[in-house]
Amino acid sequence: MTQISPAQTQDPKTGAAPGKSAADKSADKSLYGGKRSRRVTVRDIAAAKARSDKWPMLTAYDAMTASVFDEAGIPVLLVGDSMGNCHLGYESTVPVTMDEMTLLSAAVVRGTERALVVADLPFGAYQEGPVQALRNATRLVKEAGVGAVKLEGGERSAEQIKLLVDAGIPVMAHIGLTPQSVNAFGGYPVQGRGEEAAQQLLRDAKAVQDAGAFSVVLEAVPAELAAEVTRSLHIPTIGIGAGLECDAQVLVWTDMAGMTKGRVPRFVKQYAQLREALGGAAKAFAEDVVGGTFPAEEHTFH
Ligand SMILES: Nc1nc(=O)c2c([nH]1)NC[C@@H]1CN(c3ccc(C(=O)N[C@@H](CCC(=O)O)C(=O)O)cc3)CN21
Ligand SMILES: CC(C)C(=O)C(=O)O
Ligand SMILES: [Mg+2]
Repeated sequence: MTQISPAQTQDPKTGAAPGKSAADKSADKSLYGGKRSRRVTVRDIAAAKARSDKWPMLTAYDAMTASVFDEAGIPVLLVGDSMGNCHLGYESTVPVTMDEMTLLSAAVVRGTERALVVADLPFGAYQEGPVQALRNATRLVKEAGVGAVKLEGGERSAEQIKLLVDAGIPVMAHIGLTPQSVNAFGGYPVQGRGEEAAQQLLRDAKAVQDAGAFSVVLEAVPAELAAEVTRSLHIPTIGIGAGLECDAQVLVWTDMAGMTKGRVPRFVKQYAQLREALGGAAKAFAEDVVGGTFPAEEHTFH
């Protein structure tokens, strides 16, 4: 894979990110927009929180798309179990298997040079307990080559997180709306509303930090509560539907790029309309074939 130099997005003389003064040498260390010749590590993530730097994360499910985001400088890519509904045609994330996660995670690692690749542990791969969690996380590290794993749950998953971290596997936690519990939630409702639910979310956040998680996803929680969690933790919070004050933001790539079929959650901003663009390309090709204008002379061998 060709390494695209980040120089295009930087001042060529100083190497500083655009909009920042040449004196701001910390730009070199930024997770996004800085110089980077090696893969992002969990130490870089910790340093970003210390500098109050904000950073972006996207999902990826294949090598081709992952290489686009890697070249765009996205520092952390999540092989989300959202592959279930976004990539594999399931109704939800619940049916996703370890075999599917391992295959697609390996592809994302192969497609990237600089991003930290994090893989979700799918539903059923860690609920039995810490030993099962370690067996499956180890598989993702050894067979797919990911740098970290993510699992859902706060206090309820703390023992799993501890064992993985003790074994040397960095863990990203995920609290608030945990989509693998869709059947228990009866949908995807906002979490942490009301005093009792807010206190539980704060306990969950502390529990995953104490267990050794290097970061925590906050999904679908009120912005004020997410801000309080962000202030009270020394590990970065990664928001999705959790307001502006999280340390990082994540979106499902197909939502962000306008590729998802049907409606997307309210917290999504669409930065492109890829579904329309790709469908248009397919239709234009079909029209040319049916109308006899493709292949033209320049596409033809003699
Ligand atoms: N394409 C996609 N995007 C995601 O963000 C995503 C997935 N898939 N699959 C796994 C989970 C499921 N997620 C979801 C799915 C739906 C809503 C949703 O529709 N929420 C309602 C709010 C409901 C309420 O207020 O109670 C919304 O209007 O956004 C939220 C998160 C987030 N994750
Ligand atoms: C939405 C993110 C956090 C996720 O868990 C996924 O894509 O599976
Ligand atoms: Mg997930």
